[in-house]
Amino acid sequence: MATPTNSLLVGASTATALIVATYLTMGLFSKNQLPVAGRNVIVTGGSQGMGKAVAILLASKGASVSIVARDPKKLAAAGEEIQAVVNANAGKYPDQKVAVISADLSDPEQAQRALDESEAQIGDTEILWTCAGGAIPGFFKEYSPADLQHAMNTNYWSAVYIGHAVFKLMASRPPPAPKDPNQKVTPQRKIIFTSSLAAFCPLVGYSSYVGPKAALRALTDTLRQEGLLYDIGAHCCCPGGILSPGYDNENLTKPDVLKKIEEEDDKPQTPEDVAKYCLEELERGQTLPVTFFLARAARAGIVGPTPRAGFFFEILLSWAAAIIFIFVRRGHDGIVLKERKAKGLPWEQK
Ligand SMILES: NC(=O)C1=CN([C@@H]2O[C@H](COP(=O)(O)OP(=O)(O)OC[C@H]3O[C@@H](n4cnc5c(N)ncnc54)[C@H](OP(=O)(O)O)[C@@H]3O)[C@@H](O)[C@H]2O)C=CC1
Ligand SMILES: CCCCCCCCCCCCCCCC(=O)[C@@H](N)CO
Repeated sequence: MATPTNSLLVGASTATALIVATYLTMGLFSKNQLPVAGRNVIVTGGSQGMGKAVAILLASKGASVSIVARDPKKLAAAGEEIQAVVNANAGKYPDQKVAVISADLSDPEQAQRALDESEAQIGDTEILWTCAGGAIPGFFKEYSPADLQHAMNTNYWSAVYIGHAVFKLMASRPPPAPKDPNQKVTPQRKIIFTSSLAAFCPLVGYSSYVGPKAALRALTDTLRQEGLLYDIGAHCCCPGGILSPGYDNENLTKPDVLKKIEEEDDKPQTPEDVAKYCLEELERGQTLPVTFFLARAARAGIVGPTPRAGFFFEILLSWAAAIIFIFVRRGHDGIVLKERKAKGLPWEQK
């Protein structure tokens, strides 16, 4: 029988349990989960946009970096920018290296070669961060099967072939001892993919793109679990719009209806901000880093069994997301339906 004293006791002990749980998890995640000084990182898509910003950020923090992309000209220019950052660091991190590797990562042999070249030039891979990818927005009915395959190659296979090669290598040998004298324990090696906020929230026009991006997120969850066997971590960044060359390019084919939705709900960020916020979330141990507050709510709403740092607040956010998503989705559908009203159904157009 519930008496006032009983309910008070239950309430007080629940509150205490939640506070203790929050405190314990905060303790767990207060340590930097992704130190990079003195460590070797491969950044794919490192010649421009988010990938270049990630490479520069990690180099500024003392990492040796290999960037991989196809176009050797863009790579060379980005390589010089990264080298300048490394030169400025020389007093602090004298052993830092930079490598520039041209490969089409949607080809498994070139992915393996890129890894081999990186290992030869900067040493054993401790972190892989894949940023290569991109969207060619359009309507599903207009795509050819080759367009759909291209999206899969650019976004899924370009990340998975090199991720697979790196994972196999990491699982077969111990992590190198830390080179940074401030690093007392050997940090966990990491596979970090880049997906998109679009993988959490359906948007007309991204039909060729969200499949491979959602698949990367699912792969991350399973690699995180399998990675427990070898102490390898897996993460997947999910940024919103990024003001990159890729973004300018995708806007050339982006349907107006998708532009309208994005204008309303997504304020694109600079590659530097995206790199910085993703790294901050990775340092906190977040499995699916996002780059702004509303995206955090969206993540909380879809996250399922994926572990999240700061779980008590994330649970509150997931309740909020369950409600907010109803209105966000209705708003987006509303924009699409307005378009249909303006244009008429295709078979009714005069
Ligand atoms: N821009 C945006 O609004 C958003 C982007 N994203 C995702 O973030 C990541 C970075 O985006 P963004 O900064 O716009 O990137 P960009 O499109 O500006 O640059 C893409 C990079 O990937 C490289 N790349 C592309 N295909 C291949 C390939 N087959 N093999 C090797 N390298 C390749 C490109 O170089 P090269 O062409 O020379 O090979 C380039 O370095 C992408 O995965 C994207 O899907 C997520 C959310 C929003
Ligand atoms: C709980 C409620 C949360 C609401 C969140 C609403 C977010 C809607 C906008 C999503 C925008 C997606 C941008 C990704 C763009 C992208 O990946 C391409 N530009 C690829 O290059």
